[in-house]
Amino acid sequence: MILIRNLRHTYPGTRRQSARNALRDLSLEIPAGQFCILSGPNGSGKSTLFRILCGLAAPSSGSVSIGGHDLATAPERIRPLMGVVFQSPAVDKNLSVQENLTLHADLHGLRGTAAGRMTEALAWSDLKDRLGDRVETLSGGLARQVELAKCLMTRPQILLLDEPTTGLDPASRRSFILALRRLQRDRKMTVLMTSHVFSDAEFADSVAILRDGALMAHDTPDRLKAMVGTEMVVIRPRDPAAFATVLETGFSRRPVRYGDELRIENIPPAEAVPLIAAVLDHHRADVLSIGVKQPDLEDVFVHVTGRGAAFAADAEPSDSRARQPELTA
Ligand SMILES: Nc1ncnc2c1ncn2[C@@H]1O[C@H](COP(=O)(O)OP(=O)(O)OP(=O)(O)O)[C@@H](O)[C@H]1O
Repeated sequence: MILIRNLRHTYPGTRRQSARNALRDLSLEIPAGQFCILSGPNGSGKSTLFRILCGLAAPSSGSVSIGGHDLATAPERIRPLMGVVFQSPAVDKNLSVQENLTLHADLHGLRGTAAGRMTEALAWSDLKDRLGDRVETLSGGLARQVELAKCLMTRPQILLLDEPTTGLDPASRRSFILALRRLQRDRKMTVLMTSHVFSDAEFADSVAILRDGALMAHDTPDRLKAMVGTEMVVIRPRDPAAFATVLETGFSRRPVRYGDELRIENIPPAEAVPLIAAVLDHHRADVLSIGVKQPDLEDVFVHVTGRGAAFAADAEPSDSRARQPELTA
């Protein structure tokens, strides 16, 4: 279990920059054996939290308990339980897969058991035929698998991963996450993974969303989606600001703005199509497209943080968006 209580972290100010509160009274509980995805816009505090959990930074106040041990007073009890996959590569790309894993085994005093541990750490991966290949000759997806395999050599009960799917194409990302999810279930590991990619989050037991260092929501993907309702109407008007006023004054609907889109969330299913028809009847020329969609986690993110556009830009389009073509006016 990972238990975070009232965590605060302030980066001290300098002559050129004022102090920054990166984490504000953050409390979060990830039960043993659960897979939690931590997301949030840029600057919301994910990396700061990650660094604290890894023991690379000390919080300004609050407490963290991992596997029943206090991080401040008993870090040496936590380290053997934990594996960390950092965003930047931590394997030597000039060495082969096998050499990297052997080196890691040596560093952790696993010399006698290295071969068995290596077979076990690679069992889930696509690397079994690539042991002798230098890491620099592997695809991005396979190189990420080496990072994870390396980490698995020590049989961690708790795994922290910092945006491990960044830079992978959608197919490699999906196969990495599915493999990780299978491993996590088989080994009953507790996993906390930061991710910018909404499709990753669909596979998690829970998703925690940070904004400005505070926890805005933490729940199962389904319960988070229920926050936004079963359906929403999405409109792309020629002039979003002006059309938001039209919706409020003419239709008594207060939209949420998301980039060029206006979204009317939580709309009862029976009201969505009549609303679309009425909007098109009266304002067809002002509307580029209009449609109804079922909320996905990207919509939850927009709802919770109120600023999804920049965050969503590097995410692949969500499945539901692709499945549900909008009506074009
Ligand atoms: N070394 C530092 N010194 C001062 N302020 C910092 C430092 N590192 C981060 N911050 C500030 O702390 C806040 C949280 O940053 P953090 O990097 O933890 O967010 P993040 O969610 O990981 O962002 P991103 O998604 O862009 O990586 C931001 O306001 C950031 O500017």
